[in-house]
Amino acid sequence: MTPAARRQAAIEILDQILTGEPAEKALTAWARRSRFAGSKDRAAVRDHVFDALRCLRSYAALGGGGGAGEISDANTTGRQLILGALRAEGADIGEIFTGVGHAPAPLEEAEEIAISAAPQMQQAEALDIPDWLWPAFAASLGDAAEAAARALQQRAPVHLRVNRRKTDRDAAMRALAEEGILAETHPAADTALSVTEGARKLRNSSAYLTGLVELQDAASQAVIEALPLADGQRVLDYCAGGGGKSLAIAARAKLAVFAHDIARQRMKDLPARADRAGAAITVLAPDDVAAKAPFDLVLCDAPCSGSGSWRRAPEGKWRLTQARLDELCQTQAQILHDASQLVAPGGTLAYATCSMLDAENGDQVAAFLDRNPDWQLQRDHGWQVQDGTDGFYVAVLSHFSDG
Ligand SMILES: C[S@@+](CC[C@H](N)C(=O)[O-])C[C@H]1O[C@@H](n2cnc3c(N)ncnc32)[C@H](O)[C@@H]1O
Repeated sequence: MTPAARRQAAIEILDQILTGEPAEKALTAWARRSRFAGSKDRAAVRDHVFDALRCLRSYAALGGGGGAGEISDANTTGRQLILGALRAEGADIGEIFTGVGHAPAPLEEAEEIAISAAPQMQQAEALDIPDWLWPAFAASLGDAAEAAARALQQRAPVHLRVNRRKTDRDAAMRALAEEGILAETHPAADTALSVTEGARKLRNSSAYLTGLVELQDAASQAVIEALPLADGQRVLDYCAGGGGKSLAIAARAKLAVFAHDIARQRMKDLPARADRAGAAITVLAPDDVAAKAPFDLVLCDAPCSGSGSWRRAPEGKWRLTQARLDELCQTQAQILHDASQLVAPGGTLAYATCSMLDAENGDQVAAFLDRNPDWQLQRDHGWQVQDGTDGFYVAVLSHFSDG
């Protein structure tokens, strides 16, 4: 495919996403009906689509449209988004919008006029945050709000966790380098690597397939480093999902690790991942978790807005609403309550989110502590996107025990 044809494919896929289709579904459907597209074409089209989703508002404005920051804004088109992207890149629009072959059609006069001047953007629009969210985002991040929003406009780095059960950081870096994947250490966690070259080769590399490394953001790893884990403990990953945190926990010490999730099917790949990592993890059905309690430590990696990982999943930024955020906060409070019942007297409850919003982090923990005077905060910490990781939060709470 020519560069222009890739942009046209991105326009068509974005138009579908703007009607409400999930991005992954729209991309998969396009790949199926476009057998002529090679792997480099597919990767380039995907990058165009995700770049536009990260910068939906500012690219729409640059492309002659604009809205309040809703993904299904009827005024926004894929064509505007790609026009906006080209303007943001400083690329020559006339070279892409030629109408030749599979290229986008040449600009119409109205489009020429719409993009002839620099748009006047409000702060939230220029920073690609929905209007309704900007006050809470700005209040949560304070002086760092603009830098964080700008970081969310960029692609996410590729981070790896070195599996200490099988190797160490230097040996893992050498093994990756032999397969053309270059990585450097990341300061956020002792196990973290940041891939600088060859990321697309990773999933087929033997370093990955033999469990020397796992794909995991450095802040996600740092959350696990913050937990007071010691040999012999029984540990429950209460919101295990795909099991990324369970695996990182299992690599930290000689533990009995249990994984639980309300949606059991989310853990379906965990046994195979654990095998590859050389870890033993017991997957519990929701009905069995109480019978296995108490646990020395329970981690709740709670469902959240995902605001810290909107670089990877940018649709989330536009699909979130105040009502959905309120609902998530209620779920988080319920999870904290339910999980606290599973902790042994004197044990530890850890609460984590991949969010940077106070409502889901410090406020949530403060409300739990207010309701539960037998718990105290040991430490909490937040990571922010502008510092080179996903945005994350962890609070480690300990239970007072009379015994
Ligand atoms: C942020 S994800 C977990 C990601 C996972 N820990 C990882 O590292 O890959 C949150 C998970 O919480 C689960 N969940 C939602 N409500 C829950 C509840 N009430 N009890 C337990 N799990 C719940 C969701 O199904 C989802 O898999």
